[in-house]
Amino acid sequence: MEEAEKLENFMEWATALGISDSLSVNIDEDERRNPNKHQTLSCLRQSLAISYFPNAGGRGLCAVRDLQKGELILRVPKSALMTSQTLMLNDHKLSMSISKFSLSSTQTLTVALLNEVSKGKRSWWYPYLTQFPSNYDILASFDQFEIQALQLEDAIWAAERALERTKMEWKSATVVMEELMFKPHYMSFKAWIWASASISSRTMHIPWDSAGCFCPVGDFFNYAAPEDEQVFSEDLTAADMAAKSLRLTDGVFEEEFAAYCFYARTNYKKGDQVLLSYGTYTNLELLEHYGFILNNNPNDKAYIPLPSDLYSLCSWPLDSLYIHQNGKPSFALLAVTRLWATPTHLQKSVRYLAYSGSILSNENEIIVMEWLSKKCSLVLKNLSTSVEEDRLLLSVMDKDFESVMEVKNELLGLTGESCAFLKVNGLLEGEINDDIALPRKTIRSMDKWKLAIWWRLKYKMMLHDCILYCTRVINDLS
Ligand SMILES: C[S@@+](CC[C@H](N)C(=O)[O-])C[C@H]1O[C@@H](n2cnc3c(N)ncnc32)[C@H](O)[C@@H]1O
Repeated sequence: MEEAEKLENFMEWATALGISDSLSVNIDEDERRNPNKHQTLSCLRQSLAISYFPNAGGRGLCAVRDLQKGELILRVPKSALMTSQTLMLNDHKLSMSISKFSLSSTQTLTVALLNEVSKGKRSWWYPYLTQFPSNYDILASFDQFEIQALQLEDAIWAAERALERTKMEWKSATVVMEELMFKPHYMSFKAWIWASASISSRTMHIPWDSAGCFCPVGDFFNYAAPEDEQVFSEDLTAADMAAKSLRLTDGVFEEEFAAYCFYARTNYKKGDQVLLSYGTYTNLELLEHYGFILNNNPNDKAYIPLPSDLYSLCSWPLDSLYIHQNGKPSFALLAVTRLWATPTHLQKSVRYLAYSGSILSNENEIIVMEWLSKKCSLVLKNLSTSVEEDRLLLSVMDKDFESVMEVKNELLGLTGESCAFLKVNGLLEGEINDDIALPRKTIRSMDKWKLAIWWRLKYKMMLHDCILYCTRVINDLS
């Protein structure tokens, strides 16, 4: 079946379930009761339409008219949400097997999803399942080469931990999958990564299951980072504030409507992509849970190694010591470094000033800026590629390679890392025919390598901007 046909079937299925972007409850009710009368009505087109945004998430939803901030734009009835509970309800064998073992809620949903997918066209959810991506780029799907390409110790550690955790969850769930007599394909670690990545990147929060729910059509919204909004006013009562904060949440399950409801997070013009805030994430967290990063992420952070005696002066959580996306040191990092740079016998007398965020003296500020700047330079110097090399690699990989030969011509001799990529992907072996198209596996690996380079480049740029910031402050104070 062609992709367009699968999408059409899915939209018909979603319409029949009462998923709707129409503000009028009456039309929905009428349509549900007399489906033949409104055969041409689709669940979308009153507020939203499916569209493609090549540089902002691929498939997503666009506004078909001007939308006002706070407006209800999509409702997905509870009966259309795919959860562990709904998957087990019509599958006695699944629910019996799950009940015999103690799996976490996420493992349960992972097994239930794989079990459902294995039914193919026999599954009631089939039209929806055809809309899931066939692969993901979350950190747990990175192989050793792709993990090492992240270069920074913290990021490598996060990727290895994600892979290890996913492996452990898979291993401890195999007994249930054996009991369910899964075919080897659905029992494999690859299938498990696919299902857990689907859960990590596509489920929405529900109060009754910590694994969340799959929300058809609602999961077509791409991500925008949340901005700090002052939504509360002193004149509002607590009840007003609760109601307002609920309504201003982009997507929330509302008991009152027995539906997942989505609200416009801002004003949109007709044709704009309508975005959802899945939460506040750094780029590394986005990569870990969703398999993408943002070029301009206001919530991104760069951590640098700090001396242990500096950590011991910090009265805030240690993860508050970072460099902002724009290169500015965080409030806590500045405050603690100012105190740390003060002679020990004077620290007590200036602690109050330092913790309130004040400059202690011009001399102290210059010492702090010089130290921070040197620290950033040292981190950059010790990484195996420079900003320029990363930029060059990304620009080379932006090309559409048609054959193995083309990739070899571009990457061989470019950097040590690019040669290693060719080697680990078996492109340097004698038997490989240079004229063949790039194997799918290599394309997938290149996509993840690209993400890793992009991530580390963004990290390096934050340190680079921090050096510029420090230099500016030093010049101003000298
Ligand atoms: C809930 S889905 C959104 C819909 C998805 N594009 C689709 O076609 O099904 C989340 C996934 O969309 C992609 N995505 C969402 N927002 C993005 C963004 N701003 N930039 C790049 N990719 C994004 C990521 O692959 C993410 O894991």
